[in-house]
Amino acid sequence: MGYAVAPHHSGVYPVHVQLYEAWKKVWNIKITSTEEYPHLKPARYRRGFIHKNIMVLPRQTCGLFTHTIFYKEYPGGPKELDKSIQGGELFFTVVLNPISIFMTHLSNYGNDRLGLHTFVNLANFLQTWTNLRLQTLPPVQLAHKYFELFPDQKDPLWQNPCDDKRHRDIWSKEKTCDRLPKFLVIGPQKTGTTALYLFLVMHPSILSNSPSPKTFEEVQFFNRNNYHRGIDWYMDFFPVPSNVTTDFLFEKSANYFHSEEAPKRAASLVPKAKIITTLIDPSDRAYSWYQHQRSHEDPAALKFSFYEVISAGPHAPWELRTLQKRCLVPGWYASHIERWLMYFPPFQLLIIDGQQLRIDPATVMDEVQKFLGVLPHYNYSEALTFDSRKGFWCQLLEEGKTKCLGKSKGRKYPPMDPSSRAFLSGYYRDHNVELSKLLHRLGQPLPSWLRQELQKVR
Ligand SMILES: Nc1ncnc2c1ncn2[C@@H]1O[C@H](COP(=O)(O)OS(=O)(=O)O)[C@@H](OP(=O)(O)O)[C@H]1O
Repeated sequence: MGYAVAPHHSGVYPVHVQLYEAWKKVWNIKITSTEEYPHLKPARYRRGFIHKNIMVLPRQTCGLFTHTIFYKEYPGGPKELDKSIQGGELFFTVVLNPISIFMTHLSNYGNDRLGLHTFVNLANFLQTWTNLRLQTLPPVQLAHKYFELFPDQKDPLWQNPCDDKRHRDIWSKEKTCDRLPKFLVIGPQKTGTTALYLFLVMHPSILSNSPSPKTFEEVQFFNRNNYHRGIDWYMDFFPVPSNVTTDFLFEKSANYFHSEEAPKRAASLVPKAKIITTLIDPSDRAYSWYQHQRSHEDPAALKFSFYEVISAGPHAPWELRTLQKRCLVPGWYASHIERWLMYFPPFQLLIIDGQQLRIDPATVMDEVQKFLGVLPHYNYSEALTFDSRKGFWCQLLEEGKTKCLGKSKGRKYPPMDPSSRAFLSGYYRDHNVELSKLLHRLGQPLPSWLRQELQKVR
């Protein structure tokens, strides 16, 4: 039938990857169910999800457990069970859920046959007192029906298993929740995030993830499909901290900033994490991003000039429109930050002026340390030096040597042409006004580039 039930819920949620793999490989299981996602109570919030092509349906509780085998010994007396069936909790569970899934123990069908008593009476009562037409389907069809009805539930939303005692208890003894970040550097791209990353890992108490073979220092978990690999995959990128209180694990993925999914997913897994974003003039960001695409030999970026990309109209070729969107949308700063603020309180968010990070990183890093509450205080004025050959601030090594970012950061390219600059000033005007209002509301100073742009509006 392709349906499996895991003993004592273990491994279905929070997900135990090996179980899903064995189900698929050995028994070709397609469906299971759990009471635990996202949480045992209240039952009406239980949802389904699909993980590794296995459909997990939310399961309801009927009041029969291993210790409730005999009618006469039902906790609180048999009347309690009959009450639940006849208009009480069990009745409402079925009335309020379009699809109800129950699992009861074999013992409830043996002995006193309490399972049969419960469900036969429940069906009779429903048929007598409601107009509901009860239907049943085999598991595979039922699961398809479920996700047809609730397509938005297909994507799971992972939570920290240690935030819930039941989840922690049914997870695995070998696993720890200490390998999760205390803060995230979310981008946007081309605003100096790699420099920030380099400076952060210089701090003795700050530890980053290990590199990914595909996306280098970035894990890119919350924004796209890596999320579906599950939290074990994510946690494996992080070291086990030697001291959970004083060590600060973090990751930076510059695509998180404008991702629709990332704030919600991050808030679900690491709700207490601090969030750091760096902003530069969105026009400069767009231009730097375009240059980045050209040096990665993106065919559309090589084919079209910057002005053609930013000014392309609705009837422009698809490749040009796609490139334009990717180039311009991350610069809608206020909208993206508002989305993060839907899920994280303002005191967990730090907005860094990327221009200041570039010219005066030590001051910015002092601010970052204060925001994170990380100790000991690290003296970046001594640890960083301006490298005139690179034209940027770099890490100072022994004997006056420097460790700077590679060629792909701080590229040499011609300045932006005036017509593109004028076009983008207009394009980002409203977004920048919104950003100034947002910063005002948060009680944060306006970066100098934003003040200059706002002067153009007057
Ligand atoms: N110290 C230091 N060293 C090198 N580069 C620095 C530094 N501080 C800020 N910047 C600016 O960072 C820009 C690259 O930004 P990101 O690291 O966020 O780019 S990426 O999204 O990770 O590709 C990069 O953009 P480009 O100048 O367009 O290459 C730099 O201007």
